[in-house]
Formats: sequence, structure tokens, C-alpha cells
Amino acid sequence: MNAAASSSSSRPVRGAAVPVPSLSADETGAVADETFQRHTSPSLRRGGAGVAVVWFRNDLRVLDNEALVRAWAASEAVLPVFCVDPRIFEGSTHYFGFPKTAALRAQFLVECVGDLKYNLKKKGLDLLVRTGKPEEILPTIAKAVSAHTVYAQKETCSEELFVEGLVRKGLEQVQITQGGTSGQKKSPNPRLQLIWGATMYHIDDLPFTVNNLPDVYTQFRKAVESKSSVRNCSKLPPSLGPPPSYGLDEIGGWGAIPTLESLGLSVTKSEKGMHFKGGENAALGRVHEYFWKKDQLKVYKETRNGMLGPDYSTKFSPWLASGSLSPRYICEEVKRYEKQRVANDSTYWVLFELIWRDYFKFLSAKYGNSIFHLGGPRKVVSKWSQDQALFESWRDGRTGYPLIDANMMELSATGFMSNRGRQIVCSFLVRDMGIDWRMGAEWFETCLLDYDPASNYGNWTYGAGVGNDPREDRYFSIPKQAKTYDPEGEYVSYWLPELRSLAKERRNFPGASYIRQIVPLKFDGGNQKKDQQFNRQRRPNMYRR
Ligand SMILES: Cc1cc2nc3c(=O)[nH]c(=O)nc-3n(C[C@H](O)[C@H](O)[C@H](O)COP(=O)(O)OP(=O)(O)OC[C@H]3O[C@@H](n4cnc5c(N)ncnc54)[C@H](O)[C@@H]3O)c2cc1C
Repeated sequence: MNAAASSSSSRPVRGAAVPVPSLSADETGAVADETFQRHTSPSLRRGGAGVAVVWFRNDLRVLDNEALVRAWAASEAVLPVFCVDPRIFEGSTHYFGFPKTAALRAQFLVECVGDLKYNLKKKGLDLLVRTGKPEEILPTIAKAVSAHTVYAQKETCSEELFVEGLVRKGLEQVQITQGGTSGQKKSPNPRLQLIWGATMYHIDDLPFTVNNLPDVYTQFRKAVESKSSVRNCSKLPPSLGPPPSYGLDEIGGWGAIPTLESLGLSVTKSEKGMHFKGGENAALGRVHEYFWKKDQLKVYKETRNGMLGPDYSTKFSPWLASGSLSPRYICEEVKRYEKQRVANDSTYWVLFELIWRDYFKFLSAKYGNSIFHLGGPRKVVSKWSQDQALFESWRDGRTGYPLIDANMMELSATGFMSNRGRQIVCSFLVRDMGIDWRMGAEWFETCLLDYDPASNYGNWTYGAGVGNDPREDRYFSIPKQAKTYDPEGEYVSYWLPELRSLAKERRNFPGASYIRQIVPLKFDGGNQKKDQQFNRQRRPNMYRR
């Protein structure tokens, strides 16, 4: 990696927070309109009858949403629904007691839901929003509108699978009668139809079954690149309407999008770092901005290891995680850019990284709950500490190592951290501190705007050396990382302004000018504290794991 290239293209940002994307509302609207237009096919026909419900989950988009288009094709009317599940939004905690969803991600998701409603309205529909558990809400709605099917995106991790199972059971209890009081006719129960839609390569196009997925990423990548191809984005009809003509009043109308206050949360907006806007329109705007307007795609491979500013990497991850952005759409745009501008290592590398994302998603289907367990998929037995004071110094950015502290502060303030930063803080926590990696993973789960169970726990198990690939066991040396990726201390002094007065080469090595280092560097297994809690493989108070 070329550190100079990294810092020049990502020149910050000394003061105020930077919006991502930075396009005006008009520009974003124009990009979204043009993109929708390009993906609309007037020749699409619907051949179904009755009503179909679409249950939106981590697929908060209209463009390239196969569940939505399939529901439209199989019905005369579609009812889109989003459930604000209290198990995700309201005060639920993880095993280690952190909130399930911190305010910044909740805010981002609320914006995504609002934008989805807006885009559905433009397409002749609306979004029904309810607070409660999907397994309680969806059967009631399906009954009120006499739906024959509930369509939803298929998920892979156990919390999501658990809810899918309950929804299916709930729908089995629904009795739908048709034809009024005289001559009532019973219809079959509504069914739950789950559609694959989260990855760039479709699960059905893999050259192996998920159970036979290679355990080494390179083998997976080479196999899909040579034997599979990425499907085109699904086309949209000019209108997705109408919504159902009856039943909505009975269930209280369309409902309102929650506010953060109604979720019991409040955000203090950071005056620094990046401020991501939630929603499909912002996502499409960011793709346009990064690829076409700023022309950053052609240098991605040289800049992607940066840490400061909006443009060293794509910043697509928050929208990908919420499903406001389709990975197939990104692939399509990369190909278009390669045709119209340039095809080089950088343009390919974005797809290379998206294959990592796919890989973790498929791995989570293969390995199930073991990605959440201390020993990981390989059931590695090793000793970990749960020392609270050490952990809190890491979490709060008080370790005495500027590179760690700056990254952890960025995470708390913005909900984002670069990939370079994530690898460094993960290595420090598990190798230098010897702390139970699940504490770090759960803190990331709480804070990250782009939190995705498969990518988060997949990367943490790799970092902790308990991942499926036994060869991945890497130590990140902080001095080396600092010299390579932040040689002038620009990043650390941005987040730790007290270091700005030091000479550039000292900012990452401030000695007594900064707080004391909480542990010496280099992982030393012999110095770990014994802790009764360790090796706990089960998480009994979780419904997921
Ligand atoms: C400990 C740890 C935890 C992580 N947790 C998450 C998480 O919860 N959600 C998440 O989306 N990513 C996670 N990542 C992966 C990666 O750090 C982020 O996807 C990336 O930093 C997002 O920034 P970007 O969109 O600018 O990425 P870019 O560099 O622009 O990459 C483009 C896209 O490729 C995908 N990608 C890139 N690297 C990875 C990777 N290592 N694993 C999976 N997908 C990747 C992402 O979807 C990303 O948006 C984690 C990495 C580590 C080391």
C-alpha cells in the first residue's frame, strides 16, 4: 500500500463533520431518478392474483429487490411492511451487556426506512410501519388483507432464522375466508416465501453447495470467478402499485416511522469525522459520487488502506448492511465504469472486496452458530481474559496507544472505522491485551453503522485466530502500522488534538506527552489473568446464539 497516495486522496477534514455522500438533495434525487429509469422495463407483466405482503428486513431498497418484484408479479396488489422489532431497537443488550443497537445505527436505519417509504410511494405503493415483533405483526396483517404470501429476503444467522421460523408458524395459524358471510370459502394459509438477495453472487449460482464451501477465501474466489457469473439487477415495472384496497383501516393504517426519541435513544452528532445519510437515495448518490463524480474508483486499490476522510475507500458498507444498496448494482456500475472510463486493478479490487463480503455471508450459512462462539468454527481452545478495566480502556480509547485510541474514538463518534483501523484494534485487543474477542465483536455490533453479523463475526474470528481458515493468524504491530499508514500522525492528531502540537513523527510515539500505555506490546500468553468466565461457549440469555 502506498501511504502517500492514501493520505493525498483522503485529505481531511480538519474541522466539521463531512456528510457522506456530499451531494446536494437535488443531485441525489436526479441520480436516483436516472438510476430507477435505467432499471425500469415497461414490458414486465404481472400474472398473479390477490394480495402479497413484502416483509422488509435487511433489504431496505426498491432497486434490485427480488422479493419485491416477485411479490408484484405474483399478485394484483402488494403491501410492503417494516417491523420495528424491539429486540433490535429498544434497550436489548448482548451477552456482555452492551446495547444491541446504539443510537447512531438506529438513526441511520430510521433514515433508511423513511427513504424506502418515499421510493415506494414514487412507485405507486407505500410502506406500512409497525412497532413490534414480526411474528405477531405479520400474521395479523396477512389476515386483514387476505394475503396469499409473505415475501422476504432470506437471512443466514440464527437470530434472523429464529424470527423467520416464528413468522412461518404464525402464518400457519392464520385462517382466511373469502366470499362474505354467505357461502364463505376457506383459502389456504398465507405462506412465507424467502428469496435470496444479500450477496453479489447468487447462492444458487455457486459452483458448490454451501456445506462444501472452501475454507480458504482464495479458493472460494477463484472458483466463483471462473465458474459463476453475477446476475443482472432485477428489472422494475413502471409502477409497483396498487396497494390492497381493503383491510388497511382494520389494522390502523400505514403507521408512522419511529423517531429516535420514541425508541428511547438520542444522538449527539459528532462535529468530526464522517456523517452518513441513511437510505437508498443516499446510497445511489454515494456510488455516483465515488465512481463518476470524484472518479475515485480508478485509484481505489492504492487508497483503500487509508483512515482519514471520506474518499480513501468506497464507504458503501452501511448501505450494503441495511440493504439500501445492492451488491449486484455496484458490480454493474463497476462494469459500466470499466467500459466508459478505465479497467484496472483498482476497478477489479472493489469486486474482490465484495467477494469477501459474499464469502462471510456463505460461511455464516455453512458454520451456523459457531461463528459466535469463543472457539469459532474450528473450536479452538485457548485462554482469554475478560478483564473489564483493560476492555474499557480499549472501548473508550484510553490505552495509551494513539493509533488504537483514535480509531476507537472515531467508532464511538461516527459509527464507522476504516478496514485498516478495524484490523489493528482487533489485533491489539486479542493479541496484546489477550481479551475475549467476543467482547470486541459485541462492541462493534453495538456501534457500527455497517454492522452485519456475518461480516463482523467472520472478521473477528479471523482476527482472533479461531476462524475457519487455519492459516489466518495475524499480528498487527502498532509501530509498524503507524509508520506505514499514518506516517505524519495526521489521523491520530485529528482524533486526539492534544497530539497536534507534537512533531509529526512523534504523534504516534508521544512517550510521556500522552497517557500511560495500559499494556506492553506483543501478545504474551503467560501474562494473561485467569478468569472463571472464559471459555464459555454458550450464550444462554440470547435468543440468537
Ligand atoms: C474486526 C472487523 C470487523 C468488521 N465488521 C464488519 C461489519 O460488521 N460489517 C461490514 O460490512 N464490514 C465489516 N468489516 C469489513 C470492513 O472493515 C468493512 O466492510 C469496510 O471497512 C467498510 O468500508 P468501505 O465500505 O469503505 O469498504 P471498501 O474498502 O470500499 O470495500 C468495499 C466493500 O467490500 C466489502 N468488504 C471490504 N472488506 C471486507 C471484509 N474484510 N469483510 C467483509 N466485507 C468486506 C464491504 O461491503 C465494503 O463496503 C469488518 C472488518 C474487521 C477487520
